[in-house]
Amino acid sequence: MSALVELQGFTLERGGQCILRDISLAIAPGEKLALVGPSGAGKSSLLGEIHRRLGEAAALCPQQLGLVDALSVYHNIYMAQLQRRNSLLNLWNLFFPLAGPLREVEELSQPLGLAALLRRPVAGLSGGERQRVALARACYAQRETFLGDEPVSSLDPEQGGELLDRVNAAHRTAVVALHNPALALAHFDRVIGLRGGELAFDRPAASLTAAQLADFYRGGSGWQA
Ligand SMILES: Nc1ncnc2c1ncn2[C@@H]1O[C@H](COP(=O)(O)OP(=O)(O)OP(=O)(O)O)[C@@H](O)[C@H]1O
Repeated sequence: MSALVELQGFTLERGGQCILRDISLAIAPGEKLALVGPSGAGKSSLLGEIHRRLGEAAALCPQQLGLVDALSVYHNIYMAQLQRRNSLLNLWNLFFPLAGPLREVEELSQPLGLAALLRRPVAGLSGGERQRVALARACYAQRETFLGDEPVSSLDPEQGGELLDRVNAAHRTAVVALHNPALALAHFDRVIGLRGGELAFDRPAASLTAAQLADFYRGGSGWQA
């Protein structure tokens, strides 16, 4: 099967600094892949490059969330499908939510614990609630591939794991940056470790242990691709 995304010796420079160096990897359709690595390792930059290459085929749940504070939870989620309707319908929906999308968003929001919050402006939500809104918006885009940049970092591990399972079930392919090694091992097939902008390892999750990932985060040696 041909790769969904393939990088060969990919290097990225920003502001005169090399932030990804000589990265080679291929992601096949259907893979569930976790990106791990210490802060500043290059996870967001790599996700950004994958997103750039996949374009409309992927939905990104960004680390900064990108929500519009003044708008309701419903409208923030609806935004994922803005381009599917004309401006007049989108304007109408701003004041009088359209029955179809409202029903879809209500269904999507239920398991995310957002159903009771749909009319609330996101400005007043907690960090975890905001993160779930961003997750719902990315899911409502209904793309083949989900790209998440620490999408459950504000949730407790149990809820985070449950939502990662939902995201994985709703998308053929998922690439998710995580800081929680246990979540990476429990919910993904493959784990890629980045350190200092370089690929440190690329292994099946089943071949890794929590202790090994803890060692990787501590900066242990012996982590070569
Ligand atoms: N536009 C930019 N200009 C200059 N440096 C940048 C730019 N974007 C990212 N960097 C640098 O590249 C490195 C990798 O950043 P990136 O956000 O990809 O890391 P990360 O692994 O996602 O980190 P975190 O876990 O903290 O989110 C960092 O040192 C960061 O400061």
